[in-house]
Amino acid sequence: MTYTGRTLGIGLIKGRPFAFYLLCSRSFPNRRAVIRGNAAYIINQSESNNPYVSYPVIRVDERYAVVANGLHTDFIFQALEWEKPRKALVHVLDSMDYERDEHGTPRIAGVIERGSGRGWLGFAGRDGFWVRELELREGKAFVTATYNLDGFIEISMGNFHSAKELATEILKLPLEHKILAIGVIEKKEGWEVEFAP
Ligand SMILES: NC(=O)c1ncn([C@@H]2O[C@H](COP(=O)(O)O)[C@@H](O)[C@H]2O)c1NC=O
Repeated sequence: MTYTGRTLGIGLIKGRPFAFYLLCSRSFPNRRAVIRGNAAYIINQSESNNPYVSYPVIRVDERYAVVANGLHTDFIFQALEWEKPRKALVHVLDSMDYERDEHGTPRIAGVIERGSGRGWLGFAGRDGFWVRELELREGKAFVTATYNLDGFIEISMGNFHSAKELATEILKLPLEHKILAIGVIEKKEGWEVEFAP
């Protein structure tokens, strides 16, 4: 099995855009997810002064859903008030850059849009930087991660009907040190956001 660290994806199911976040962690396994209003947060529950392990992980509004592995979630979400997703990802990921920890952990992010088959992924690492606008494909997800995944890959998704089922399915991926997953899926109005387990 591979250790990908923080892992996220965007895709399409029955014509509805979805996104997910899979928290894998060797060093900080004692974490939980909290959903509050239009946001989801990762909360580290052990004593630490590492600045990267508690953060807003998802933000949604009537148009966009943003998923990311750090504080940049909020900055990308705010930039979407005046910029298109590609520019928002470029500007925020470029200015915040990779994390100044012992691994130079990359910042990764995804954006999906209600009523759209387009999605966006971004990556700011010590040795590379990219942002991609993607045509989402039915029943598939484009996935990127902090470690051991070159660029992004496309995976096939099983059938799921809700954000909870999506999160539960993501937890079955054959990856190391899985802690929790969060799913976001378009609903009639707005977005559904749920985590598992
Ligand atoms: N977002 C996160 O949940 C997160 N968890 C851990 N990190 C960073 O990555 C380093 C390595 O963590 P790990 O061994 O759990 O993969 C940590 O020291 C921390 O600086 C994170 N930063 C980015 O992914």
